[in-house]
Amino acid sequence: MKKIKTGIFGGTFNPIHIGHLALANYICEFEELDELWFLVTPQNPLKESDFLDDNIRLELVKLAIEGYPKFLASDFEFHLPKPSYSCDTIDKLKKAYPDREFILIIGGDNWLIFDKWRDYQRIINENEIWIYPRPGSTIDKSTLPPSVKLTNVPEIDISSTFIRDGIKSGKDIRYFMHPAVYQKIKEEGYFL
Ligand SMILES: Nc1ncnc2c1ncn2[C@@H]1O[C@H](COP(=O)(O)OP(=O)(O)OP(=O)(O)O)[C@@H](O)[C@H]1O
Ligand SMILES: O=C(O)c1ccc[n+]([C@@H]2O[C@H](COP(=O)([O-])O)[C@@H](O)[C@H]2O)c1
Repeated sequence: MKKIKTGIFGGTFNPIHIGHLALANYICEFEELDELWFLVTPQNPLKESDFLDDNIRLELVKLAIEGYPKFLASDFEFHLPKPSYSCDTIDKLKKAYPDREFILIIGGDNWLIFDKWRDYQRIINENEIWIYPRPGSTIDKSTLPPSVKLTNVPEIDISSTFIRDGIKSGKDIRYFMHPAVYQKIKEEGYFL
């Protein structure tokens, strides 16, 4: 039986913004995926931990993706040891969902430091990886291994850092987020 082609888009999502949503939407519609899962990462092994609570970040992702049938918000990594090593996550996902084929979706910024990821060579050998360009992170297509594909996602120069800084300094940056995410952030006073 044909496996369900499922993109794994792992991220800290502190918070999710329209850059994440637009690229995920593009990949689903133009790169042939059945589903894309936003896997909220409790602790990126290479990032300082000063994030909103895991469940709040997950809740914001759920608000942002509501109604689009190809997206799912996942807490799969909440139940794994921290920090969250993607090699372990993918192994466990494959065991838990044998009816699915998983494709790792990562940003150009992460691809450029991929050799810092645990077991990165094994991830490359055992999985398909799709990367997408990110402003400031130029990818040379000719250097990519056969399992790694560069997608044509349009570049949108927004980051969660920009969102956090904007909110903190009192800017009304509502159009950089899904309206429900912005409303929740304002109601709860996140990032102030
Ligand atoms: N505007 C964007 N365009 C393309 N990729 C993005 C964009 N923003 C984030 N990503 C990618 O999405 C993944 C998850 O992003 P992450 O949660 O780290 O957001 P971020 O905006 O990079 O956050 P921060 O500014 O806090 O580092 C990463 O692989 C990152 O490269
Ligand atoms: O496995 C690793 O060594 C590793 C190192 C850095 C980042 N990652 C993963 O990369 C994804 C993107 O992280 P982030 O913080 O850039 O959104 C997220 O799922 C992280 O757990 C994984």
